[in-house]
Amino acid sequence: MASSITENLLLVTDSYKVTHHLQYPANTTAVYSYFESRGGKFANTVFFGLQYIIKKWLTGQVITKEKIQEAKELYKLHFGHDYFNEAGWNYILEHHNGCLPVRIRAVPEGSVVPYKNVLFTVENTDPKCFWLTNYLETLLVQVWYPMTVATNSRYQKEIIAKFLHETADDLKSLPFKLHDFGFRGSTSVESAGIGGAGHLVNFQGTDTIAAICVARKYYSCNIAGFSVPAAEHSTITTWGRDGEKEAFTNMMTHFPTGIVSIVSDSYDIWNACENVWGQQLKSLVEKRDGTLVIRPDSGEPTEVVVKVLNILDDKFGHVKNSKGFKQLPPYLRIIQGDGISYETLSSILEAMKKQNWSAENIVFGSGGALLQKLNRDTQKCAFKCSYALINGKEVNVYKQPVTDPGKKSKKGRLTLEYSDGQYKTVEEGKGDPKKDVFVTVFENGKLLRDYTFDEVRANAEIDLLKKPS
Ligand SMILES: O=C1OCCC/C1=C\Nc1ccccc1
Repeated sequence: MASSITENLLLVTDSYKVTHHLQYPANTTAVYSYFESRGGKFANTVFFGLQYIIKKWLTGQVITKEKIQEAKELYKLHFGHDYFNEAGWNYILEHHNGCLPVRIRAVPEGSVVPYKNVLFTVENTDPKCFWLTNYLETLLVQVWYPMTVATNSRYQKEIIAKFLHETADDLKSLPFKLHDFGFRGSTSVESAGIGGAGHLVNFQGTDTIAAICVARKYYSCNIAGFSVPAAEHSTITTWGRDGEKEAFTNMMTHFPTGIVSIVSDSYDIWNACENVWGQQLKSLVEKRDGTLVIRPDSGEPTEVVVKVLNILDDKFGHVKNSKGFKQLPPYLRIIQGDGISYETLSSILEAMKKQNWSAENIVFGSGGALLQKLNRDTQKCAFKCSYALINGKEVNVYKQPVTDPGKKSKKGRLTLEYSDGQYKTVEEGKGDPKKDVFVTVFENGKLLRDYTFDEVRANAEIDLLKKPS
């Protein structure tokens, strides 16, 4: 029977872990491990996505006779030898009704935690299942992805908030200022959904429908993101090189109200803004009951954005907002969806500001940089054992490679304390349970805390009143 990795938890691990039950000291009865970001690109990490993994893979009777048999057969072929812990898995089937005898404690989803703090811990709840804790590492460490997308996205929210603070009347438009264009650039539909949901922790604009589905199915969110009618090159270029005006007119006719985005760089963005939008269709634009969003999609973003704004200004004029910055008429905005990343956002907004343009005038779209240009090393996410019970004796476990002090791991049972606005990880079981912010989210097959997307968003909210740095 073909391996059904899609739902057999016994197959969702690294091969070497299949042999680890034989490698712990005799009479090991507890293995306790933790997950952290050791730091990297961003000083703070938005913790997000563990609930997806727990709900999808760990809750309920995940172990069955058939899955044990399938794994046994596959691993016999894979190793050419019988290393598989059949007895161990049968024990779980018989004594725990196929539910995982494991406890997972974690910081609330959406929490923003400085690196080098413990983010969640995993331990076995049945002394016979000491080997299970780290069997789950492979799957649980994949939380690095939604977490890192949510983090990268939040740092971009802070940049945009800063420029809105400096150049716009208010920050009301912030939730829609960075739109997810990343579905096609993701490695799979599943990862687009997971990463796209990570972006939606911070924003409400997305074209990644898979993300809407993940938020709905795993975070009780009926509709986590929104979009509007928009053109792509094919719906413009199929009208022919000489048909761009007709294509634009068709868009305005089929979408006469609300926001509509029209990509305008198929041939010549300058001509499109100057002569088509700025002259031939000028009154159509001015009279329309809604907002036309012009989308350049090529050229050096800082130059193109400013040049487009200046051409549109020349044709449609501008007003000065309460901060003294220029703002296009309410029926006209632009969206820049090419070359947008954490690294390029500031330079574009800075170039606009230098020419006295408010950040109000622009929305950004980001694809590959938002959902794909990250890896587990971006935030140096790691899972390590820090405590064990061996022959009834508590052992604080750690690694401290002479070849990389940065890889030193924490010792003993850990608590994450929060006081005076600061997180602090206390090691060796010396924490104050009253200050511990961890929540037991999973135990013995049951999800004990089900975060809603609204709760996650509230936990991750940026400090809107923070003076721009
Ligand atoms: O222009 C737009 O205005 C706002 C709505 C979305 C949109 C474009 N979407 C898109 C998606 C995937 C790749 C490229 C663009």
